[in-house]
Amino acid sequence: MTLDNLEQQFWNRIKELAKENIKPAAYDYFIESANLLSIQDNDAKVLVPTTFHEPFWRSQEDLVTTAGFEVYGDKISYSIFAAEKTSDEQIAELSGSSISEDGQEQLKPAVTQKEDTGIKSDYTFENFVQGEGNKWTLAAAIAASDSPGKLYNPLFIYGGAGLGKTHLMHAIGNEILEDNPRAKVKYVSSETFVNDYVNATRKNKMDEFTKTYRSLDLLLLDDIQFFSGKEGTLNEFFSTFNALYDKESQIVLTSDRLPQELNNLEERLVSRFSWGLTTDITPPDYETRMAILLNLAEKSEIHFDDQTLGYIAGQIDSNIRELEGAFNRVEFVTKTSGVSSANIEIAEKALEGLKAKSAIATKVITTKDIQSAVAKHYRITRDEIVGKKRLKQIAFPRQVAMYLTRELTDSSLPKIGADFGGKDHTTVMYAYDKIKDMMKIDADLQKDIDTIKSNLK
Ligand SMILES: Nc1ncnc2c1ncn2[C@@H]1O[C@H](COP(=O)(O)OP(=O)(O)OP(=O)(O)O)[C@@H](O)[C@H]1O
Repeated sequence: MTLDNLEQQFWNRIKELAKENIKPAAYDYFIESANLLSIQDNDAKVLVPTTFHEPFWRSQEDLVTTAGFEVYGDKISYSIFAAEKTSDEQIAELSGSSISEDGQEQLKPAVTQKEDTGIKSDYTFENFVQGEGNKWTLAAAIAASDSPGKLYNPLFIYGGAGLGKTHLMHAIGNEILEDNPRAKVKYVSSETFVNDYVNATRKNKMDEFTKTYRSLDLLLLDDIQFFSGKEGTLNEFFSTFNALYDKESQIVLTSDRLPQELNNLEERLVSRFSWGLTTDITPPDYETRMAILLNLAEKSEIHFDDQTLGYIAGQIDSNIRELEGAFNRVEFVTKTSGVSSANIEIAEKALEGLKAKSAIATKVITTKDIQSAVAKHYRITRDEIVGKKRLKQIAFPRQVAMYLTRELTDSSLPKIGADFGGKDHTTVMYAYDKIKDMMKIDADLQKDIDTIKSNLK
């Protein structure tokens, strides 16, 4: 029974939602005992132990629908199977696997490999739109994936937020894995690298850490500006870098600035970065933005004419993530208006909040400002936001505030956790992902967040 990345996310989300909404005893009995076998044709196959568990699961449509929209952006139905009445062959079939003659389960191909690597299979060179601002970096990325470790090592990509650095890293990983599925590939954010290192030292597992990182054929390390000032991690990274470089493993690094501008990064490391190629991505021109929007429109159920796409492209000019967000927002508002074609009026309405957003981009906003603004909006106190109460009317605004802090400040996840009364960084990451995903399908939440942002002016 092997789930792919999205299936796993979907199932984790169901469990999280269930934990929030169902009493602990019922959760343990009904939810923990169930398994997701697979999702086929938008239908989730859920395996429960006995027929007694079935009625409970039948009443959980809301959980499944919410998780479906959050993770897949689509309606996911579900079918329930009681293990006591389902044969091993049926279970294998429902898992998308088959049982071979020797009785071994044959797993779905490929997916597990990518899971360990951290590589997202939907970020490829094929769906990366080439434009003036990224063409050299795209060329370098393709060359690095074609001759890993040989041509541009390390490849150092820098540029502003949301311009496709991470996308290109995954594309390199996908390409290398396609050529050699056994290649040892790892994509990590620098935050994860730091956390892995800290955990390894804490739990006396440095051997494992070293073995994992130094045996790689391809290391993709994202957002290394996060390393600044972290001495222990930097030393370890220095050794990892040297070990990989010496055995001609490809190293790809990204940052929001040039290596020389990375404060507190030792000279010996910065000079190593320049052994390979340093290349930048600059904001997309109008044609590139239109091409990206046209690709998105092609996949949408909603019809977008060129004028509407042109309008969206005119609103967002410096961040492709925001451009995609604007598109999703217009698509969502069109759908909820009950029409099948987007138009400029709808787009204007959907993107109203963006003006407020760009106005605050120039002002320095502190975590405290955000906590106060969110508290005011939801009519609770700032102390409650940074406190420990788990009541929904407090926990949800807290998650909104964590999301905004990650969006609007430079604070790292652990720092945000600390500023929210000593929460773990995983709690912050969870809150951020949750709110980000909810915003794609919840117009009211989008509105609330836009209002809070404009109050931060
Ligand atoms: N040229 C492009 N063609 C298609 N999609 C793109 C392109 N550039 C960026 N994107 C999309 O924009 C979104 C943001 O890109 P990505 O996460 O790679 O940015 P980033 O530069 O790593 O940002 P950050 O520094 O904030 O992490 C992704 O969904 C990515 O697929």
